[in-house]
Formats: sequence, structure tokens, C-alpha cells
Amino acid sequence: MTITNNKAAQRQEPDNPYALIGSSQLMKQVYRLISKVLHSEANILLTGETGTGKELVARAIHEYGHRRTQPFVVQNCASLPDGLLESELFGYKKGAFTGADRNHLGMFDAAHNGILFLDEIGDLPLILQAKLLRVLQEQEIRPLGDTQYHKINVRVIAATHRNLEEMVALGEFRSDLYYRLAHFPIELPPLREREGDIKKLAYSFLREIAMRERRGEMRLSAAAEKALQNYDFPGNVRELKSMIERAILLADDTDTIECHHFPNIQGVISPESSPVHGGMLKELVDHYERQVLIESLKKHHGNQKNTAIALGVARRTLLYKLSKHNINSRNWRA
Ligand SMILES: Nc1ncnc2c1ncn2[C@@H]1O[C@H](COP(=O)(O)OP(=O)(O)OP(=O)(O)O)[C@@H](O)[C@H]1O
Repeated sequence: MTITNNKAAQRQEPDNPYALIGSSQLMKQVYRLISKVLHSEANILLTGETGTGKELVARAIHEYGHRRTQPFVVQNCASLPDGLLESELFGYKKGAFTGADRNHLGMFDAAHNGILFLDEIGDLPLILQAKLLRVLQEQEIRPLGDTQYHKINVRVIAATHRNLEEMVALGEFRSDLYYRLAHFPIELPPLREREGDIKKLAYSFLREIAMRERRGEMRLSAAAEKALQNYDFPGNVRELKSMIERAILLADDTDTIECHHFPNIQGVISPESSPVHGGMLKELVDHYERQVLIESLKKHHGNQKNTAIALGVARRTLLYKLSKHNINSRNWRA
């Protein structure tokens, strides 16, 4: 469980309000929906693939909405066994069960007057779905071992990457709970469908992480940018962020991120599979030349003469290429 209690909303950028990055039409539609629910009491259902920013949107609704000075509590419904989840959500009284040696405040009480974010709601077991429905209808809870219900005032934002409508049809999710939660649904689009946002997000993460790593200003080569545009990002924004993070660490001898700094999308940019656009061929050739040089140096334990012979080039040419690619042959000496 995490609880935050923010005092002030952050500054809103016209293009990227609510501290969310992205100004594609699809994200603008999301911002419009957010602005409609900020000051209402409606429960919200956030859907979308993993890593599309559902938790970030829930946090934004808290930070910019009228409950901003009240708690924001997060509970992941998939992370705990059923019994434990129940006592975490509703709390328990001392003596309610073996081991309950003190009163325990549940999430609903912790989120009183604020927002409870229920992540992975599709994983909530049926028995707890019934209990949650009652809480939403009556706005009251009864901790385990208690005889009395008490009133609470909690706005629930639920999120899932699963298809709840399908789960309802299969009898895996209660339809009455679904309709209560889905009063106001907001769907986060997959990153691959957000025109222009990949580049914006990539540069924003590049700036943020390069600064954290004290790397100065960094950039993406045209081919690296293209490779990102062509990639389908099954892990969405989370995946893009971790790819940039890894690329910055891999590119420790240059301030330009190239395609080969994204090892997980190498297939996408291989010469066999990649469409060659302006400027891309040179970068692909450079990339493979660099790999061949390194492999050959490794094989010959950093010996320049033997490497040059093996590659069929004059030693002078080898030296020129090593210096062009910023490769130090000493790194491979035995
Ligand atoms: N629009 C955005 N602008 C900036 N950062 C973003 C944006 N969307 C997502 N992120 C970042 O991507 C990562 C994943 O986001 P988040 O946890 O909100 O996704 P999620 O949809 O809740 O994922 P899951 O379904 O796996 O729980 C986080 O580091 C978040 O800060």
C-alpha cells in the first residue's frame, strides 16, 4: 500500500496537462475526459494495456481534483492472497482471527475523504467483488471481527488491463459491480497508436535520465528515432522508459543513442527486415562495422595487426576505423 497526501497541484502545461506527456489526438481525448471527472464524485474505471499510464492518470485525478489535500491510497488486487487482501481492504479488529493481536486499519479507512486506487481490479475474487459492491452502494464498511458497520467517504478509481466486459460475459466478474465502477470509463490508448508521442516521451525520458546520470545533453540518431517509431511497444510507456534507461547506460562513450543501443528491437532494424529510409542505411552500415570490429578485436585479443589481417584491411585503415568508432583495442588485450 502507498499513501500520498499532496498539498498543491503542479503547474499545468497546455500541451501536457496533469504532468502527463503526450499531445496526440488520442491523449487529448484522455485529457478532456480527465477534466470532466476532476471535480465530480463518480467512480472511474481506467482500462488499457499494461504500462499505458493508468496509475499516473489516477494520480493526476487526485493531484488536480478537489480531493487533492486528502489521501491517495493504492492497492493492487492481484498482489495478495484472497484472505490477506480482504483484511488489507477492510481492516480487522484485535482477536478477529489467530494472530490478530491489534486493531488494523483497512485501506478504505486509510483513504477516508480521499481516493482509493484499486489496481488490477479484474483479479478481485468474486467474494470480494460482492463486498466491494456493498461498500460502493452504502459507503460503509465492517472490519473483520467487528459487529458494526461504519461510514466512510471514499472515491474509488479502479484499473485493469483485462477485458471486464468479456469477464462479465464469462461470469468471472459481477455485472452489477462492473456497471457501478464503469460509470465513467477512461481508456488509455496503446503507445503505438499515439501519433507523435513516442518521440516526445523518448526525449522527455532521455532528458530526465541523462540528467540523473550526469550525462549532459543526449540525442537520438535519426535511425534510432525511426526504429522506435516502427516498434510496437507491447509494454507501452513503461517499456519505452526502460529502453531509454538501458540505452543511456549502453551508450557510455557517446551522447547519441543509436539503434544498437536498443538490443530488444534489433530485429526491427536488421537490414533484412528494415525499410531503408533517408540516412538509415549509413547508420546501419556503421552499426554493423562497429560490431564486426569489436568481434574481431575480441577474437584476436586486441592485437591490431592480426585483426587487420583477418579483416583484410591495412593497419592504417583499421586504426582510422577504430578511432572513428571510438573503440580502444587495449580493452580486448589478453
Ligand atoms: N503519459 C505519460 N507521461 C509520462 N510518463 C508516463 C506516461 N504514461 C506512463 N508513464 C510512465 O510509464 C510507467 C508506467 O505507467 P503506469 O504504472 O501508470 O502504467 P499502468 O497502465 O498503471 O501499468 P500496469 O497496467 O502495468 O499497472 C510509469 O513509470 C509512468 O510514470
